[in-house]
Amino acid sequence: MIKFDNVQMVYPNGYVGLKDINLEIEQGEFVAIIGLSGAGKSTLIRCVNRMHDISSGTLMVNDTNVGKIKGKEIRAFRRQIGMIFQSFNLITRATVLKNVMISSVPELPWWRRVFGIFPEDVKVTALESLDNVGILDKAFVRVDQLSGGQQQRVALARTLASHPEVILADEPVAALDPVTAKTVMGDFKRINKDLNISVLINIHHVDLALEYADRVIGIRQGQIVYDGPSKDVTEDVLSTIYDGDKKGE
Ligand SMILES: Nc1ncnc2c1ncn2[C@@H]1O[C@H](COP(=O)(O)OP(=O)(O)OP(=O)(O)O)[C@@H](O)[C@H]1O
Repeated sequence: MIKFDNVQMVYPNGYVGLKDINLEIEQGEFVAIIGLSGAGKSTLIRCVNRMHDISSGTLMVNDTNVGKIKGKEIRAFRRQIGMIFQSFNLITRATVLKNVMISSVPELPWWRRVFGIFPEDVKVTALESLDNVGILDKAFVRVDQLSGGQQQRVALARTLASHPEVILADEPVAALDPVTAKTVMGDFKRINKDLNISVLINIHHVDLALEYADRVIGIRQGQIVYDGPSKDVTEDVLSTIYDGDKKGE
């Protein structure tokens, strides 16, 4: 479970990124976070894996008090949490398989990673992860020869290989065409349901959020202004999330 208790996040320059966040996400939920550009969507998900430090309140991920962990504990904690970015963050000159294997075993000696010598079980896990997202046939292809959608699937497979309990995705389909975006959202959904991995996605496409996520969290100026089932997101809810700033002008 992910639990925010009165969380505030203030950037070093004094800008308040998150205010009074209270939130509980059960294991296995598929949650889309929507809101205007600059509302605080990235800030929220980046607090979950401690890419950002919270300033006050408590943030728990299962038994981990995220604000309290330090150094090595943070690195160990992050391994339970997959992170997917809009830009894929892959090594484009390496093969798909090598990309998945390298990041799934950060504790392996450096020379194994440099020379690409991986234990058999690591290879099997990587191949299974590629199979899970439907790109097993691309295992030996260099990443720079793949389409954007295929690269995002490699990023997803790389995350799966470390058996995360939670996947955070920051605008994972923003760089993809509408058809490919749906395919990738479908991958997230399948992984969420089949493997019971919690998925938190920041997304600008409201239609995709409503189609694929079970729950929607709407953020405006660092605060939650809607939290409920996707099916209950009405025009009124959307105007609270997206037009609220205009009303105050
Ligand atoms: N390092 C920083 N220092 C100060 N303010 C920041 C910093 N990073 C982000 N912000 C501010 O925090 C607010 C929330 O940013 P965040 O990136 O979370 O928004 P977002 O909803 O994800 O936007 P987008 O959809 O454009 O990615 C913005 O107003 C942004 O300018």
